[in-house]
Amino acid sequence: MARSTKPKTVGAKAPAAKVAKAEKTAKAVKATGSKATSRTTRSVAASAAAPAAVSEFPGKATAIPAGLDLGTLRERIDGIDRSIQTLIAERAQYAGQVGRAKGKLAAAVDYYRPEREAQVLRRVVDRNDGPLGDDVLVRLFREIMSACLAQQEPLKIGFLGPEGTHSQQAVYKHFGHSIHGLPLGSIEEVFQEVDAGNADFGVVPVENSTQGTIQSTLDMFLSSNVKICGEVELRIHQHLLSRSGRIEDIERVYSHPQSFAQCKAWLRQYLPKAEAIPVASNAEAARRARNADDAAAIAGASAGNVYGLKNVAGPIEDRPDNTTRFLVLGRELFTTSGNDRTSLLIFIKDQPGALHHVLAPFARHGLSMNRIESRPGHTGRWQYAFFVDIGGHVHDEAMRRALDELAEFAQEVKVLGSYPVAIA
Ligand SMILES: O=C(O)C(=O)C[C@]1(C(=O)O)C=C[C@@H](O)C=C1
Repeated sequence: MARSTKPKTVGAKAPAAKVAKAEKTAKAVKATGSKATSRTTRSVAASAAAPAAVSEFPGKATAIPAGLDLGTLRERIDGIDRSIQTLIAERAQYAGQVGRAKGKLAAAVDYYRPEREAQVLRRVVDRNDGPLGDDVLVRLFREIMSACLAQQEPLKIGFLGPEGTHSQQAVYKHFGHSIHGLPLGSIEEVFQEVDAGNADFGVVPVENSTQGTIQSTLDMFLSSNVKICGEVELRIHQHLLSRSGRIEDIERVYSHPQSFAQCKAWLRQYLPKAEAIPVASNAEAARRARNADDAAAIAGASAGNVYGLKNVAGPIEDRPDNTTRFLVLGRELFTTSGNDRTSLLIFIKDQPGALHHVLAPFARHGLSMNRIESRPGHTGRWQYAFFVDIGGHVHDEAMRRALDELAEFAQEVKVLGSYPVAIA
C-alpha cells in the first residue's frame, strides 16, 4: 500500500524548502528577538572562552564575500576546519559523559538511544538553510553520533550479506560507519542473531516502492520476539555489472528476484536473450559474476566496488523513485521521539466486520493508518494476521485507548515496535 512521504531534497536545497525554512526562521527571530545575522565563526570563538549553552549557537551562516583569492579562501577553510574539529572533540567528550551519566551499563547496546538520535537529526534538518541538502547534513551528523557512541564500544549490526548489499547501505545510513557489521546468510538469520543477542540490532528490507511487500520479512514476525526500533528509507539504484564491462559478452544475469523485478523493462529492451538466474542477494550475484566473462550481475554500485566489477549500465531500475524501506530490529521498545510510528500484528477470526473492527478504534482516536496488510496467521485455518502501521507511539494516550478498544475484538495484538519515523 502506498505510503505518504514528504518530498525529499537530494544534494542541494530545493527553492520551495528554502522559502518554508526562511519563513520559519523569520518567525523564530520575531519570537526570540535574536539576530539572524550572527556568524557561526564568531559563535565558535565565543565558545572557546566559556562553554556555550546550545542557544549560543544560532546555527546561521552569513553569505561569504565574493571575489576572494584562492589563498584567502583556503585560509578561511583551514580556520573553519580547526573550529569544526575542536567542536567535534568537545561534543565527543560530552557524549562520553552522557554515557557515564547513564551509569554502569552492560554493553554498547544499552547506551544507544534511537529516539534521541532522531531528535538531534530533526533539529539538523530544521536548522538547515543550505547550500547542502538535508540528506547530506543528516549523513554527516549521523557519522558524528556514530563515532561518539562507538567510544563506549561499536554496535554489532546484522544484515543480509555478503558485503556490498543494499541492506549494508541501509545499515550505514541508519547507524553510520562506526559500527561492527555482521553480514548474514538470510533475513531469517538476521532475526535469529538479534533474538539470540549475538547482534545488537539487525536491518531487514520490508517493502519496495516498485515491488511491494517482502512477505518473508513480515512472516518472520509471526514467530519471532524481536522488536522494531527504527526504519530506514533508501533510494535504490541498480546497475548492470560485469568483469569485462561489455554488454555484448553477457549471456547470463544473476540477481535477487526483487532486483530482477525492478529492472524488468530494461532487461526486456537491452538483454532480451540473457538467462536470468535468481540468487539470495545482489552481492551474491556480483560474487558469481566476477568468475565468468559471459555473466553479469544486477546490484548496487557498492557491490561492483567490493567485487571488482565494471559498470556496464546504470542506473537501470524501471522507476526513478525506486525506494526500499528497511526495519531496524532490536530487543526492546524505546521511548517516544515525538514523531513515531507503531507497527502492530493483529490476529483476528475471519468473520463479518473483522476488518472494520480493526480499523475503527484508530479512526475514533484520530490516529492515521499508513499501511495494512493481511497474511494467513499460521495459527489455524481461516485465521488472519493484519500487519498495521499507525502514526504515534504506544506510550501515547490516544494509542493506548485505541489498543484497549481493539483488544475486545482481536484474538491477540502484538506490538512489534514504536520507533522514530525515517529521517531524510
Ligand atoms: O544523548 C545520549 O543519550 C547519547 O548517548 C549521546 C548520543 C549523541 O552522540 O548525541 C550518542 C548515542 C546515542 O544513541 C544518542 C545520542
